[in-house]
Amino acid sequence: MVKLLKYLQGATGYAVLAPLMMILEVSMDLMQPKLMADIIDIGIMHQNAAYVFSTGMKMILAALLGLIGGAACSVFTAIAAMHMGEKLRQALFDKIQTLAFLEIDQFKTSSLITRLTNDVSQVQNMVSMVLKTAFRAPLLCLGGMIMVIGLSPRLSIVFLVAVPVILIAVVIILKKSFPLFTAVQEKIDRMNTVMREGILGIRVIKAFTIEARQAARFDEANEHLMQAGIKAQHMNMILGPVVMLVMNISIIAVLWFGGNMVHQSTLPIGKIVAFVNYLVQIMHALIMVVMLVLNFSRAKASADRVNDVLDAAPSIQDQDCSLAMNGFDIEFKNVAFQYNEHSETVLNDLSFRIEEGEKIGIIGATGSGKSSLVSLIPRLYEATAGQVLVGGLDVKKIKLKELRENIGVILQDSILFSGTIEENLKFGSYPADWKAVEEAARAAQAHDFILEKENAYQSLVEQRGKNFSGGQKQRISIARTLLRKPKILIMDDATSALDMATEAKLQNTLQQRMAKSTILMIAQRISGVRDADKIIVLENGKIAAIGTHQELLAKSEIYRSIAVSQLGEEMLANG
Ligand SMILES: Nc1ncnc2c1ncn2[C@@H]1O[C@H](COP(=O)(O)OP(=O)(O)OP(=O)(O)O)[C@@H](O)[C@H]1O
Repeated sequence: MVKLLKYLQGATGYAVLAPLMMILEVSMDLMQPKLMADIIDIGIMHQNAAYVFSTGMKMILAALLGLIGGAACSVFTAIAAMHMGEKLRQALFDKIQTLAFLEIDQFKTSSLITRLTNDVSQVQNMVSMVLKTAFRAPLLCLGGMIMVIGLSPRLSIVFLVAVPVILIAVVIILKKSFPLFTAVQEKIDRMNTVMREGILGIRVIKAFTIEARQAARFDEANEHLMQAGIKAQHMNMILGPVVMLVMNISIIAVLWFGGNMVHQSTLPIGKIVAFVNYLVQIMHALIMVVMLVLNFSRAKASADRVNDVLDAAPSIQDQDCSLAMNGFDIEFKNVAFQYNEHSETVLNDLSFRIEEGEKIGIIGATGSGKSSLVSLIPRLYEATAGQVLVGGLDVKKIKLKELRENIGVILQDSILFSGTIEENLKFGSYPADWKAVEEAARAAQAHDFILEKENAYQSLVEQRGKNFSGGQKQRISIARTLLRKPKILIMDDATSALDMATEAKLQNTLQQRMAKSTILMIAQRISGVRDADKIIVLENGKIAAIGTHQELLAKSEIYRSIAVSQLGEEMLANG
């Protein structure tokens, strides 16, 4: 929690003013029982109406000042807490942007969303509570104690028993509640995962008519969250009655012993009334401390989860000796790769070379490691063993920004962002001039279909581009990458949703526009790679063969069988 306080920066003035205003409120609250005692013992006992009136006015003034202090404290607290929430969310979001795919895989997207929203809110609520009560409660306790000792040191012995009992209960409950609150946050993660899948995958769910099964899955996650929440709240439920019980026993003790003292005329009656008032104030302050502690326990669970992300060192980042790029040929030297220590080896001892400007096709069965292989070039993931070199330099030594700026990657999933088509095209090349945008769209075979849309380039793209067909999304993604004029272009099955004629046109324009660029094209269809200078055939994470289309037909059994299954013996024979 303490580590997160730095996000109060910019609102520290409010964070300081809030407790000061609280001190004003507490001082006024503490004056009330004493004034009340004076009214009883001096005003009423001696039938002095003027004294009752003037002290009553003092009580009203004290109440008004207390009200002003309390209201100002609430306003300043809200400003400080909101400010902190905003800064913390921003810092967390910025941090997530720096994480490598590996950390994103480890944290899981839905958990990152919970951390950005719910966990930040918990921390924000805690700060708000601390500013409002962390000073109020101890001040009330301390001030109350001083006042009661002043009233009657003998009666104050009651507190020697009551306070330790409450403190012991707080410590026990705190120890038990912390793991329960961590469990609640984990259940929220789980519910978010199911909710995201249920909402993002709604089309598949409806097509398979499995709404009921999905609803049951959500119900289960929701139920688990509720159970965890109730379990954690049980602690709250126990603590309140414990404090109330101790308070009521204490009041009885005060009335019992105090009554005797009044009887023996060693204590005026007004002081007993004031004593009970202070006792109630002190017990309420203790309940406040207890609530604070319980909330702290919950907020600590959230703060730890937020700190986990903020402290995560991105596994992929620039090194001090990062170098400028030197060329755009690519070499893999005995590269092996696995996603994490628990996963299987996905790529095994890969060695090959691609000259600058060459067009390379990559083909292989699904799951053979094609996407994994290309993801190592822009360092989306890091090779577990061996070296990936670009321009003769190990990619680990090249400035990350420069490396990625020169490599255009079109991933299998075409992700578009909400906004206009033009904004999507300019996404990675802002600001780009209009001519360049149109040229890229033409090259990607997207210009014509964009013009057919009602507002052409200004047509709105909905969330994740759901108002576009798969092929249209792919072409916008391709245009977006072409606009950046990358020196190395990686297309991961990026034309899979295009018809053969459009794919052929795209291949032609790519040949012309990207003549000098190194291109790696992953394809499921032979038609997508047959004109490549070299084709790499992958099998179970290993290179099965490398060569041109004709060479592979002659020497690679796997390649030939893929070609035959797609093109047929006859077409192959006719070239
Ligand atoms: N993020 C990940 N974490 C762990 N394992 C992964 C991850 N992504 C892929 N894998 C595993 O790595 C292996 C290779 O996957 P990869 O996506 O590279 O294959 P591919 O040849 O591109 O397949 P496809 O043609 O179906 O896209 C698969 O066994 C897959 O289960």
